[in-house]
Amino acid sequence: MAAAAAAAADDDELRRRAALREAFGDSSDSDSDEPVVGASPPRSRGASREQWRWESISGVKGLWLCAAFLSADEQSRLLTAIRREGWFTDAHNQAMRFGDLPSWAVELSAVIHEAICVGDVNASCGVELKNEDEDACPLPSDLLWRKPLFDQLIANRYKPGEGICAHVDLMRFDDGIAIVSLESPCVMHFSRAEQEVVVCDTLESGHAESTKIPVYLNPGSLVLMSGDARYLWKHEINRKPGGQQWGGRELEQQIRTSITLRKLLASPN
Ligand SMILES: O=C(O)CCC(=O)C(=O)O
Ligand SMILES: [Fe+2]
Repeated sequence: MAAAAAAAADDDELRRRAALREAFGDSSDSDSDEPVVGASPPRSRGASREQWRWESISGVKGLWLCAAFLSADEQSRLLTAIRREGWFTDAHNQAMRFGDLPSWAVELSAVIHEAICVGDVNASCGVELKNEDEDACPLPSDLLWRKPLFDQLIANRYKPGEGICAHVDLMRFDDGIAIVSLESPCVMHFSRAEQEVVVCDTLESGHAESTKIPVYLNPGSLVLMSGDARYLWKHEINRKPGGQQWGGRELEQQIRTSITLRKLLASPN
């Protein structure tokens, strides 16, 4: 019995390593036939690991960005693995998987876990964070160590002009959501979920433009949302003309692919 369990564990490990080689292998040769749009020059895997830096987004508690999460080569490999799934056609721009995720997504989850554990934390909110402070970690430890970390994925493929309207992710998903961005960069906006309407103390009452916090998602970046960021803030990507301003100019749009990873809550029955 113990030997069988050990053999199964070995099998799992072999499968994990094969997936690792396929999706994020050490080779600097990419087998992708298309370059990654807007990506920085390829770096070795080791180099990217040293450059994992987490930035907390000022004003949105629980929102973290790791801008250089995947190297250009890793992005290329990930896109190849996604394309091999054959999910996207002209008519289909979204795919969802529950439970057993494809091996590349299991490996992506493992790399996210590693990046959270070993990455440098760099608070941008001007507050000196102490390492023992839960707020100093991109994901609270109860979420970081749950098993599996993620068991649901959505792959989205957006054409220029396409985005996603403001929403809070469904409550059937647990706290702790990850978004990996590929290809075209974009700006994701965060706005408070409550108080849509503010009645002004003037003759004309009406809608007040609520604060929107823009976050630049370059290809290869990883966003983590937990706590307030997951439950109290909506996120959106407005790729309509004028919606993608960054650094005083409008971003040029290409196809954008994203992978969102979440954990389903246990069903009540
Ligand atoms: O495509 C993205 O970056 C976000 C996707 C998203 O928010 C969702 O699927 O709930
Ligand atoms: Fe979402």
